Amino acid sequence: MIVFTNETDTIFAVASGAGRAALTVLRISGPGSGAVLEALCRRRPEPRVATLRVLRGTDDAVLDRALVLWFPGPGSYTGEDSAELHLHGGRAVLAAVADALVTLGARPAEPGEFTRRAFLNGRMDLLEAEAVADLVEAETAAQRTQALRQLEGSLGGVYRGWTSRLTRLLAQQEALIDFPDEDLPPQVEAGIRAEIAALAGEVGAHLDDGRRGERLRDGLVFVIAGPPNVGKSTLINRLAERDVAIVSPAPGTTRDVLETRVDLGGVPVTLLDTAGLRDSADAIEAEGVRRARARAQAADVVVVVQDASCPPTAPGIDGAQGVVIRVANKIDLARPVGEDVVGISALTGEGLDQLRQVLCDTARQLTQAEGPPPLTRARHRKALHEARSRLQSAGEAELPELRGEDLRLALRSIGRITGTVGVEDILDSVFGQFCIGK
Ligand SMILES: Nc1nc2c(ncn2[C@@H]2O[C@H](COP(=O)(O)OP(=O)(O)OP(=O)(O)O)[C@@H](O)[C@H]2O)c(=O)[nH]1
Ligand SMILES: [K+]
Ligand SMILES: [Mg+2]
Repeated sequence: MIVFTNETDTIFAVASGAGRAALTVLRISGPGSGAVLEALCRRRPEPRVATLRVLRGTDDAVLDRALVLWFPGPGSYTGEDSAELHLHGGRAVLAAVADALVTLGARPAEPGEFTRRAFLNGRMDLLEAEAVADLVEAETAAQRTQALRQLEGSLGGVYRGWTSRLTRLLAQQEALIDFPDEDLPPQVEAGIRAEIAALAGEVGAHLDDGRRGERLRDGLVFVIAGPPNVGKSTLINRLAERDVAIVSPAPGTTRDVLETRVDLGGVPVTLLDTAGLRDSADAIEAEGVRRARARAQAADVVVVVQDASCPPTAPGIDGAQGVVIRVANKIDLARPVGEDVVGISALTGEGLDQLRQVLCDTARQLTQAEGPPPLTRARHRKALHEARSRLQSAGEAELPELRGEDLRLALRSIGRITGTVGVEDILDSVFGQFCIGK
């Protein structure tokens, strides 16, 4: 019994966690939402008032007693008529209600389809839509803070500012082209060039952020590296507060790279334990050492561990891209030497608080959750690089027409970030990463 057919489907999905639970929130959105609600509850509740209703199938059988919310568009999350059913969280209830919805003409939503409709209906820009996904994915306080700031429009505000300045510039540039022989004061041309240079500088500074926004969103990688038997595995077990790695007095115990997730100062960090760095005739150990070196070189932070009771050896991690933190372990056997070394005993726990503090401070410095809003995705970075190079070429252009074209393309690149222009081709990839029901 289809109660409605229209060009835009009415969709539904579980918006809360699936599986047995006290409650399951089922979300509905689309032009048929009102009709579906009337078919299920016999009467549409007052808008935005949580109302207890008996839900009935098309055969009049009772499906559930649920709290129902009706959100008439456009003042809803998706910008279209939508509803929420707060059901008893059992599989049988959910299956019965889902069957009823399909019979009534609704269909299961695609991943991210609710937020995609919110974007297409102008309820949020593409950055805010991405922030919704980041908020759902956030594992730590700093990630949540960054996602909320982006959801509140802080990052979008930066790009909207540039967009309006570029739009003004383009208008001035067009005037130069349309009225060439007007004796426009020479400072108009100079003013345009100065503003182009200022915008290029601001975009460059925004790009030159050490990838702090992306790093916070993706999480940092800290690698524990150093010669065999210095206590690397004992240290990761201490920091992870669980037995991640095997500890033994035999050098060459750890072969594979072992990973664990820790929260350092609100920043999600993947902490790696690695094989002791040495030349080895044992092919398996040698492969472990190769992997250790490769991960250490690519890491955001390398914790180089030495044994305070032995003369330090060169760890052989040349070309490490990240921050290096030097640790002298086993200070229960000998006092550490050297200024910039953190002395600890992973066995007794001495010095561990100080090391944790150093690690947290480093993680926060690399992600700087405060400060101006950072870009947070590779697609932002790509579009900004395009915009900056267009601005630079506009600044060098002699012909007003060429300068105008470069400014137009710079405007387009920035518009792609907030989603105001030319984003049809990326919507699937942006919203495909969302979970169902979002
Ligand atoms: N006295 C003392 N012994 C320690 C300390 N930390 C680790 N050890 C001991 O040193 C030995 C090696 O510890 P591991 O954690 O396996 O060292 P590792 O660097 O992971 O060794 P490989 O995986 O073989 O490279 C074990 O017997 C540990 O108990 C420490 O702070 N003080
Ligand atoms: K060992
Ligand atoms: Mg080990």
